[in-house]
Amino acid sequence: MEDPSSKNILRSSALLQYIFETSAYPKEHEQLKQLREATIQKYEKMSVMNVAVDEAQFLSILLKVMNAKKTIEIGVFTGYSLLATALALPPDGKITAIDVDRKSYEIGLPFIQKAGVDHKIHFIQSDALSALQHLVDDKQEGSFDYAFVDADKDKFIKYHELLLKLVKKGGIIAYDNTLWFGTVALSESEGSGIEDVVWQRRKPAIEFNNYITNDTRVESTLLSIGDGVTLCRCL
Ligand SMILES: C[S@@+](CC[C@H](N)C(=O)[O-])C[C@H]1O[C@@H](n2cnc3c(N)ncnc32)[C@H](O)[C@@H]1O
Repeated sequence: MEDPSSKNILRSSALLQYIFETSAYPKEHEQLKQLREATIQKYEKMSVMNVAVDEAQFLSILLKVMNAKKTIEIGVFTGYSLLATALALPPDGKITAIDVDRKSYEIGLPFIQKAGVDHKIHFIQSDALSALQHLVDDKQEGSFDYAFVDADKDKFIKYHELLLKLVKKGGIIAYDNTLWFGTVALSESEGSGIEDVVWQRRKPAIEFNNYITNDTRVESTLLSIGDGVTLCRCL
């Protein structure tokens, strides 16, 4: 890996800079920019948790093409992907946004409010598995158009099983970080020099990718944007 501190899968920093400076940043919504900058100021290195700007723009176009109205977000942090989703949904769109941590969400909330889309968000402070199970118990099966999953990677398979109940046929489930800093392509012996916290999560990412490849209930593709995004279309 050339730059383990970079969560973007594109290994040419010149090309990455080109994409960001000529395409992504010029079209970034002002409140997304301010939220991103506030996150960097508050969280410094941890701000890498926000999804990449070009990835958010791609998902935003996808949501509009789909005419998505009712969505789920698992893993909010300061809300970069959440605000991008809220901006992409129609005025009566609704996002059920789940995170165990409310404090980070509150850092991003003023920018979501300034963008005028906070009315679309129902934030639930909870462990995602129990919140999803609650939606199933609440008879919301098959009612969501789209889900974006960006929380604890070792639970992706469990999230997938619950989301298959909640997202309608033809709907999309998007999973973030499925190339996990590029480590999924490395062998067991190539981990030296990679931070423990990164290396430990490589295995669940590989297991999840294999699980999706063998899952005949979804059509899927693994995109090399951001840190890798897997799109599943529910059949
Ligand atoms: C990578 S960040 C999400 C970044 C966000 N999508 C963005 O673009 O800013 C992951 C988030 O998942 C949350 N999280 C981790 N485990 C969770 C769980 N079991 N249930 C709910 N949220 C969880 C963390 O609190 C953290 O805010």
